[in-house]
Amino acid sequence: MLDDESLKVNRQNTQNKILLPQQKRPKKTAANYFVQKLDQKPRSEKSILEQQKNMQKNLMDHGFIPKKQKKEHGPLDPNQVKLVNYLGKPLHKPTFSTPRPVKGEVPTLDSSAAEKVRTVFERYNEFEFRSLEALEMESKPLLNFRRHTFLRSFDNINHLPNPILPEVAIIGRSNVGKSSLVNRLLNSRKLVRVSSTPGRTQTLNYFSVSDAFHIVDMPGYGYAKAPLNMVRQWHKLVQDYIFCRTYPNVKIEEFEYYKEKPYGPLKMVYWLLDCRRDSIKQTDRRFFEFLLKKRINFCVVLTKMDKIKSAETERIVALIVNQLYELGKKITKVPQFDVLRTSSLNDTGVNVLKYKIMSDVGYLSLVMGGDDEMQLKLTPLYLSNEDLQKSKELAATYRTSATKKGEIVRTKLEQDIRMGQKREDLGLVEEVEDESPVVRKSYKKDKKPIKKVKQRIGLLAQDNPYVHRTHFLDDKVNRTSSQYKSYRKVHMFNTKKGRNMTRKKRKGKRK
Ligand SMILES: Nc1nc2c(ncn2[C@@H]2O[C@H](COP(=O)(O)OP(=O)(O)OP(=O)(O)O)[C@@H](O)[C@H]2O)c(=O)[nH]1
Ligand SMILES: [Mg+2]
Repeated sequence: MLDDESLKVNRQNTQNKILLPQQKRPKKTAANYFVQKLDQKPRSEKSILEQQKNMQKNLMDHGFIPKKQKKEHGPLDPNQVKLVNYLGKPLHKPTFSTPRPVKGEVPTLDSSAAEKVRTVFERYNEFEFRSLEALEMESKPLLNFRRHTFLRSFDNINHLPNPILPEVAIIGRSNVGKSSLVNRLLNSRKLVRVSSTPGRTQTLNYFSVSDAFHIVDMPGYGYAKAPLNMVRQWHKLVQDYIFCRTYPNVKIEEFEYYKEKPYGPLKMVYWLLDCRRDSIKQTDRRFFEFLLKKRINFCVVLTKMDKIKSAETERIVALIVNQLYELGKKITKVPQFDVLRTSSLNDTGVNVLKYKIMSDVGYLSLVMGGDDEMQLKLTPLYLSNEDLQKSKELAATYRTSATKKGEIVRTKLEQDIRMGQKREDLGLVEEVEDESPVVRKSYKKDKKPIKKVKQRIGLLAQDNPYVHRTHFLDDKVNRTSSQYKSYRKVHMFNTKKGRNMTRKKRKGKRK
């Protein structure tokens, strides 16, 4: 039994125990939490990785995450390597070891390109020189343009395919006939969409031809029936594409100090011009300057030649060449470019363009030569150096002779070259005695209604969200009558006259 006293002592002890200075629990603050974490042993990286893997496995097994397939960028085909070696210089450091992710298939080759050329060229050795007409009649060019596939369309430069094969691009104002020309080149009618509304093509469309090279159809610049932002995006896309594919690894800002020749996969830009235009538009001028300043290989292709009378062709071509030459002189001393004429309705000039493409891409060397007669010289690539040099000299003579030709014409029509002044204003149409006037009847018809409402259209275009001009189009622009009709609807609601007109129309209908 315990005494009362002893009980008291016990109680006191227990009370003392309680009163003893205890180890206080740390308060729940953020600082304390981290101090605790620091005291703990750090988890090893392995265990963390294992845990993550297990988590992913579980998720994949239960179908929360789609199972990934490993992408393998295997080594190149031996044929592809051969081609790259064969083409040599122009392909600059194709990135084989660490390729960019390729969307779309990389074409494979059936046989090496060199052998192909050799076997086919046995037929061509007999005639070295041939006129343009003879080439027109030639039914079988070296490469089979019918053997083509649509690779992909791109709206971003970063996703473009690896520079394994050489490329060729087709560019021009919208509605100039780029897509129809690609269709004719590839011998198909409905491969590429064609329409009369400008701004149909909106992406870079890659086609591989004969597994030997790519043709790229591009959106046009200038007027287009699309929102302004989109048109600007296309414009940037086109310019960036052309620059980065001729000089990969060179920044635009540093280009001034860069003196070497183009080395990228883009071998040639075919710049299309509508041959019916007797003066070159400002957008065309800017693009021309861009091509010259960046030292890009380009070739002028006049389209829709079927719309001109055959008697007028020579004069109109000379006119355009003259204007371009004068423009180019301001930027480089001797501007050099070849001029081809095509029509995708008649197929005139399409065959010659095929040969030009083949030569630009590197399958044969082709020279436009001769003083008066335009001739083409076909030379296979394995010719001796002497012959190649001869052909180069020929090319030089052609270029100078072409400019001389232009100068002869210029003496007749001196004032014509001045930019910004129209032929009619200068009275140049009367000066030409022998030939019929340049401005044809059909062209006049298109112009008539525009002259009356030119200014109104300019104002209306600013308000209409669906009709825009690119930032280049600050100058006055002639529009066709069909374009005018679309503006007219807006015009009806914006003016008193217009409203009255619509009322009268409605009344008439009611009666
Ligand atoms: N008469 C004639 N008309 C042509 C020729 N080439 C194209 N066209 C017409 O011109 C219009 C425009 O052709 P597209 O090939 O769509 O022009 P585009 O340059 O691709 O135009 P965008 O894709 O909008 O930039 C179509 O109505 C064609 O029928 C040609 O050689 N002769
Ligand atoms: Mg197009």
